[in-house]
Formats: sequence, C-alpha cells, structure tokens
Amino acid sequence: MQASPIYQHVKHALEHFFKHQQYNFTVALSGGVDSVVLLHIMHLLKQAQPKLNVNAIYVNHGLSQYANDWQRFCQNLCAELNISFNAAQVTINSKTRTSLEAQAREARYKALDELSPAGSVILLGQHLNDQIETFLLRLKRGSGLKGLGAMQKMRELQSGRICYRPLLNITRSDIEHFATEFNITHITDDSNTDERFDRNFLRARVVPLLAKRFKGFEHCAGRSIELLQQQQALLDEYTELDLKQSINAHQALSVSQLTTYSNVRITNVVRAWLSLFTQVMPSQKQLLQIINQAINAQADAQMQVDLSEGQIRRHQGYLYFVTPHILLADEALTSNELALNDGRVLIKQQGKGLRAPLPNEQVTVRFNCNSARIKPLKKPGSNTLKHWFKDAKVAPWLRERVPLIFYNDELVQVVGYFVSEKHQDENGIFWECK
Ligand SMILES: Nc1ncnc2c1ncn2[C@@H]1O[C@H](COP(=O)(O)OP(=O)(O)OP(=O)(O)O)[C@@H](O)[C@H]1O
Repeated sequence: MQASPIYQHVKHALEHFFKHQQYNFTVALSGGVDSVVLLHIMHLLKQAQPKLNVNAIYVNHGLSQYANDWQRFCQNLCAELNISFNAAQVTINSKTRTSLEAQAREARYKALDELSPAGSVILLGQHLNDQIETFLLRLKRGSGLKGLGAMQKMRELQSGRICYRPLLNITRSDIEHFATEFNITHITDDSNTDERFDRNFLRARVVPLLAKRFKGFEHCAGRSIELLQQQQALLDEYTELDLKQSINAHQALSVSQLTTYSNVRITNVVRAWLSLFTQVMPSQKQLLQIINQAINAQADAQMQVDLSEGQIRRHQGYLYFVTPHILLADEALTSNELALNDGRVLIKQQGKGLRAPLPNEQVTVRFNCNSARIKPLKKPGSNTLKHWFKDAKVAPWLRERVPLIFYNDELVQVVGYFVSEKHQDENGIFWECK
C-alpha cells in the first residue's frame, strides 16, 4: 500500500500541514469508496508519523433508508482501524433534489465543524472526477471564471476551520483500483446511478466518452481547472487593489476614480464593492444601470437603484450602499458617533432631549418604520410615525432617510423632528444627523 501512488500523493499533500506543526485531522467519512480509501491511507500514515491524530465523523442525514446501516459500517471500520469515531444526526426537510442536496451539504459542513476537535483539519474525499463534473455543471449554467474554477483544494469555513481535499487530483478509477487491489470494503449509494440527475448523467455518460476519445482527458481538464483557479486568484489580488483605490473611509465608491478605469474594470470593481454589503449580486442589466447612472447622470441628479438587500445612492461624487436597517453595535451605547451607510453621521449630543438608556435597553437606529408609534413632546396623544410625518409636512421621499432611535422596541426619537414625551429629560442626550 505504501508504494502506491495514491498513498504517496496524500502523504506529499499533507506534508505542507506537517511543516506547520498541524497533525490533527478529521476524516469526513461517508462510507463511500473515496472517503474509505482516504481513511485507510490516513491510518497507514499514522504508522509512519506517530504525531498524527486521526478521527472520523459520519453525518447521518436520515435521507436514505440505509443511512443507519452506513453509519454502523463506518463505526465498525473505525473500530477495526482503531480510529476514534463520531456520528452526527441532522434533519433535512426539502422538496426538490437540488435544494435537498444543497441543504444536506450545508448541514453536513456545520455538523462536521461542530463535532471535529478544536484545531483539526477536516479531510474530504472529493476527487478529480467530482471536480470535472462540478466544472461541467457550472459550464451548463453559464458560469464565469470563478464558477468554472469549481472546488478549491483548501477551503476555510466561516468558523475559520480548514477543510482540505487531498484526493482532488486523483481519478475515480484510480481510487476504485486501489480499493479493489487492497480488498477495501465500502458501501455503494444506489442513488448515484440514477441518470435523471445531471451529475450522475455526466458521471455515467459524458466524462467516460470524453476520456475514451481524448487520452489523458481527466488530468488535462484538471490542469485547466487549476489554471482557472490561479487566474481567479490573480484577478482577486488586482481587484483588491482597485477597490482600495476607489473607496473612502465610509466604504463609499468614488465615481471619479471609476471613470479612470476601462468598462470591464469598472464592472469588476463595482461587483467587488457590492460584495462588501450583499451576497446577492445584481443581474448584468442592473449592474449596467448602476454604472450608467453613476457615471453619466448629472452631478446633482438623484440616483437610486433598488437591489434585493439595499439601494445604491449617489451623494457628492460617491456611491453608497444604503440598507433599510442599520443596527447600532453594542459599543454605540458609549460611542458618540455612528457613520451611516449613505455618508451622513449620527452624533450623540448632551442637552435637552432624552433620558439616557437604562442598562437593559439596547439602542438601535432604524429607518422606514412608519407604523411605529410615539407620543411626541408637545403633541396631542400617541400616534403612528406616518401620522406625525404628515402632520409636520415632511416630504415623503425624505421620510425614509430620517434616523429613528429606539430603546429596545420603543421609538424614542425621530431625529431632527420629535422626542418622546415619556423619555424626555431636560439634561439628557439627543441625536443629531449631519
Ligand atoms: N454523510 C456524510 N458524512 C460524512 N462525510 C460525508 C458524508 N457525505 C459526504 N461526505 C464527505 O464529502 C465528500 C464528498 O461527498 P459527495 O461527493 O457525496 O458530496 P457532495 O454533495 O458532492 O459534496 P460537495 O458539495 O462538498 O462536493 C465525501 O468524500 C466525504 O468526505
């Protein structure tokens, strides 16, 4: 086994971790041939490298009638190899197969992260054919450079945990040969052969056809994917530089800086800027609309482009991403200033206004809460904000920009207009917006 190219490959791949004194690994064990082979290799590596700590986790999605059998299989295998084992039970309730797979994946990573010992690297069994199938699925969807780059060998989860795919350059058939040669038993998931599903169709029909016709196709495709990843990494570095050049301290984007760039570079930096605020990228059409309005509209013209999670506004030569709700961070209780996303600043002043918040009152600033109620000082009775705005003849398009100060869920100040009678204090505080 030690002489086999797969063992040598994984050993070589992990040396990078050993160099950094990282010896703790958790195998994400599904019972399928890929992760089972990976587990055997880690078991062997442990003999050669005594510092190595290996454990395994099986995530039981409860989706297959065999899920518990697979769990038992994994548990027995780990007992045989003297590798500590854990299983996590997750619940998935989705209707379509695509969203089901996505949910299962998300739940799986979360469970793996939660159950893995602190600091250990999670090892996943995806191989070169998984990678090519992912590439082809993305090609079918019309993805760009990033999407076609498919899976990264190394990935960092939100928590900072590292996931690593040491078999990503190895073909499925090499893994299967290894298992046959060394009599390694594993489970087979029948649902992987149903060709109504795109990945299975690519796996059973398309990739074998290409591999038969073009010698070395899988490795060549793998090399192309690695090149795409490198080019994306390079582009990311340049994008970072452009973004740094183009934004100010409030993360607003300078229109005059944009105009020094070519069209593709503008589109690229606007996308990168938007990704600071939202995961949902606008369509190509919306993006062009933003760029056109930002650059071509008269300097004093109002600009507003609505996106799903906020609006793009222009103010004194800068673009702002304005979200409807801005929550004050806890430290804002003591801090005297808050920069709003549209370039204005909310400043806490001492004087006639509100009593200070109590220790159990969280201070937040919100926008667009027309149905919130308040009894303003020197006004008759309590009513909705909509009513008081109307009463004070505030133009409708200005109302949404008025910061509203809440103590917990109670509206206490309509900045620039009203203070709550119940919360008033002659020697208190008030918020001003500049
Ligand atoms: N139930 C499971 N428990 C633990 N690990 C799992 C489980 N299912 C899959 N894995 C891990 O994920 C790897 C990839 O599995 P598979 O190809 O079935 O998942 P996938 O849905 O394609 O995931 P991905 O989106 O990450 O490619 C496996 O080799 C294994 O390491």
